[in-house]
Amino acid sequence: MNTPHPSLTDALAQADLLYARHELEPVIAAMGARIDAALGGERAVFLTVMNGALIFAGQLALAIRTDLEFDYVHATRYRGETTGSELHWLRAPAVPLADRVVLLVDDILDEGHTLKEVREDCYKRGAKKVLIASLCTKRHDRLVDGIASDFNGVELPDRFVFGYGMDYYEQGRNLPAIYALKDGNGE
Ligand SMILES: O=P(O)(O)OC[C@H]1O[C@H](OP(=O)(O)OP(=O)(O)O)[C@H](O)[C@@H]1O
Ligand SMILES: Nc1nc2[nH]cnc2c(=O)[nH]1
Repeated sequence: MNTPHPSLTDALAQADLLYARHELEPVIAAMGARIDAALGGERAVFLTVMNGALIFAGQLALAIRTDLEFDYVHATRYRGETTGSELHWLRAPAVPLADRVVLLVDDILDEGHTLKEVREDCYKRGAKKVLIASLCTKRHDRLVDGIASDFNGVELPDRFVFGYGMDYYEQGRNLPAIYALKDGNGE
């Protein structure tokens, strides 16, 4: 039997709204223009890190004018919890990455383990360049060495966030805003 989830309604009642959809959309549109400039016309592999990046990836792809080849990976470190552990790979890239520019697209750069490992995997598959686009980055000093976003939307406080693709115990991914639990909740 499934363990009951903590209530999303209770979480929302105790959370702060950080960014609404109308504030995120122009940020994503501007990121698309910066990515076009960086690609310089090269057709990149647009590699979405499922599940959290789903909503951001759809909006970002529509903001990029350069043609893209879509693929996705499914890698999860949090597995519906509020703290991360080791990365579990559920789906590797299917498109051959040898000699390709890869644009890795994820919702959040938190401690950086996920994007670091996925980027390493892309290089092992022969990618010539891997660029990282994240909707948000958390401000703290726990970021692993050697990882940063090339394109980032917004910076967030060091609190557990959900909405806009990000889950609260696998709930709330389709909320059209980013919310943060109050300090001390969800730990
Ligand atoms: O920088 P890190 O500390 O590694 O955390 C960031 C990762 O955590 C989330 O994924 P999660 O493992 O929750 O899976 P999900 O995408 O299915 O929500 C998010 O989508 C990032 O991929
Ligand atoms: N939903 C969610 N996923 C994450 N993955 C890494 N950090 C977070 C976070 O604060 N919220």
